[in-house]
Amino acid sequence: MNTIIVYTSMTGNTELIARTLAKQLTNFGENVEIKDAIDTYADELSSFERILIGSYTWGDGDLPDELLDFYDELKTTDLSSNIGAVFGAGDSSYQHFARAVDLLEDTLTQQGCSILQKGLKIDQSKDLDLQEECLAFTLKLLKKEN
Ligand SMILES: Cc1cc2nc3c(=O)[nH]c(=O)nc-3n(C[C@H](O)[C@H](O)[C@H](O)COP(=O)(O)O)c2cc1C
Repeated sequence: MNTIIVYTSMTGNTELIARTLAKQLTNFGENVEIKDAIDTYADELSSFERILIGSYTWGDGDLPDELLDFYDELKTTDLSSNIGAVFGAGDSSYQHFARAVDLLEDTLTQQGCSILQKGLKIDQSKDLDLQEECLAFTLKLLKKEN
């Protein structure tokens, strides 16, 4: 199945999640294209069956400014032929932990995308094993979990 991973990342944490997911999916034989949201038009998504969108959370539970063009396009894109999921880095010391993940998930749902699983939120304030967190997410995407 063809997958596109579109992410936005300021300090590299969400990019690392994106790259880890891409590597894991590729290791399972999936075709994966990975792109920064700033270089992506939402109408590119229609050529991919599976879409994964990643963003960190900014401000007071907000989407980052550099995602807004892509996000606006997303809100007018028909995603009823797509399956997908969302991921992102955040910090649970903020009131709205990784809220960008929820905002994006809601938008994908509104645009008709079938959400494969609950979004992956990586908490920067915790000492998590990124590979493990991502692998659990990847296995669920591929329906390989036990
Ligand atoms: C000004 C500012 C506001 C932030 N607001 C939030 C927030 O509301 N919720 C949250 O979970 N994290 C928030 N964060 C934390 C970032 O989302 C976190 O550091 C994340 O790992 C950055 O991801 P990136 O490395 O992909 O850019 C904020 C960080 C900064 C500097």
